[in-house]
Amino acid sequence: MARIGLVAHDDKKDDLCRWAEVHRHKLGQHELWGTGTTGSRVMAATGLTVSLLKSGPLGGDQQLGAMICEGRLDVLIFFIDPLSAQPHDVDVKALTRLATLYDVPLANNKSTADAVLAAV
Ligand SMILES: O=C(CO)COP(=O)(O)O
Repeated sequence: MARIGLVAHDDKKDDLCRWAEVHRHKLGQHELWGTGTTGSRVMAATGLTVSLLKSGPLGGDQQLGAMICEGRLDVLIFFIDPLSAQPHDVDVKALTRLATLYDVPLANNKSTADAVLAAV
């Protein structure tokens, strides 16, 4: 069982929910963590249980980063919106930096998330 983080920026939340619905069965075999709004949306869309952290802009991205550096997260699915500025861009960069640093598989879009989930 892998510990999987689920995060999406606002314009990508629908995409992540659709992706989670498609992969509902497989995701249900793992331990799911999510930033506040994303995790709530995924639970409502799929019926899966997602442990909720703070909302991203309120520290949820940093909580996921802490989980990564403490060895408590195995996979990060993070659907980033490349067309919108984020007020908490420093937190987004910190999270993706830690996933890179600690060699945690990081999927920023659906194709990569498909490949990563197939591998866990
Ligand atoms: O802002 C986010 C990622 O940077 C996601 O946070 P929410 O899921 O709370 O919207």
